[in-house]
Amino acid sequence: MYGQESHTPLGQRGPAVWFRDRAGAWTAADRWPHLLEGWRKVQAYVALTKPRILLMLLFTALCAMLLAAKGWPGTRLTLGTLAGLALSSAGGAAFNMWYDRDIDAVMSRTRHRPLPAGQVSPAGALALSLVLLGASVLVLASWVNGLAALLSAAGYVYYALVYTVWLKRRTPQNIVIGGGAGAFPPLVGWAAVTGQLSLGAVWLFLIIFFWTPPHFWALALFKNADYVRAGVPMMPVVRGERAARFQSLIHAGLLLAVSATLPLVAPVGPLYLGISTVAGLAFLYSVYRMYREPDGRYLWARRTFACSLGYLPVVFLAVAASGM
Ligand code: HEM
Ligand SMILES: CC(C)=CCC/C(C)=C/CC/C(C)=C/COP(=O)(O)OP(=O)(O)O
Repeated sequence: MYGQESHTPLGQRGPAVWFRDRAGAWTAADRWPHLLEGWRKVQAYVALTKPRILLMLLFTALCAMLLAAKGWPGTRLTLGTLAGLALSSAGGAAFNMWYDRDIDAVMSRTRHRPLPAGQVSPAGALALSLVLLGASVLVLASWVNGLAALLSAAGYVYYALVYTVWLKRRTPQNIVIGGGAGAFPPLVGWAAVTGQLSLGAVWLFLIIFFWTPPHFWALALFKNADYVRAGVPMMPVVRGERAARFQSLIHAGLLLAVSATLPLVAPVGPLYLGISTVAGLAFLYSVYRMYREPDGRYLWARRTFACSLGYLPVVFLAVAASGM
């Protein structure tokens, strides 16, 4: 190479090294094009796993473990369970992205995902999904226990096959029934600690189960055009906004009832009851305002979606605190 090297500005294609050629003109040469390409691929594969949702799923499992163990369940068990569950949830998300690549390409919210954007091949996404599922079963069966491995694989199957393949494009009840998939993590966490399931675990499952419809329909209301374009029969598309708003209210009411009765089936105390009641009433209020909002207005729908993202960690934190 000729000439002296200068600092490395970030160009269109990433870090470059600038040289003066023999004639004295500045020219750029990419230093790490392959490294950069590789890094972009890794980022695309990570995006296939829906990482932010994954974190919330893991958080609910961890809180269930803390309650089931009535304290810290042990570092080895905790890491093994969260690693195994992360693998199956990530695998489920990659399967969903693989199967839904056609509709993701026509929805504004999802058209930049790795498959529609052409960053990952369909075969690559499916392969990743299956490898992750296999790795999850191996990790949980060898490191935790058979029931946790079975439940985590069942969560994958529920999300991939029952929700994504079977229900999502067929019925406006897709979220109500399919929402069960995202409620599996507390079951996995509970089974990891105790080796069995109990009513307490079922109640934690039900909290996420009843939380899911208002969480999703709030978003579907203000993203309705996307689902119409993609031909996905979400509640606001098929039954109309009124039905989606009303059904959300019903589910938020059931959510409050289930969360308020957790102390009857699990060792949670007054701190939990106080926090979950305040959070539940706040969420119910938001869903009620969304219900009262006229069609075509989405201020409270947006607020309810945001509120749903705050509600779940707060309530599960209260669950975890009861176990400590
Ligand atoms: C059938 C069940 C569910 C459906 C249909 C659903 C749907 C959605 C959708 C469409 C989004 C917007 C994502 C985006 O902007 O691209 C979202 C965001 C989110 N969901 Fe759900 N969800 C479900 C269940 C869950 C569950 C069980 C959890 C966790 C326990 C969860 C956690 C989250 C989080 C943390 C976000 C915000 C993350 C982000 O902005 O990427 N969801 N959900
Ligand atoms: C225990 C275990 C393995 C659970 C895995 C379950 C899992 C990843 C649940 C998440 C549910 C979810 C975010 C659905 C998104 O709906 P969508 O896929 O219709 O949303 P999209 O339009 O954003 O793709």
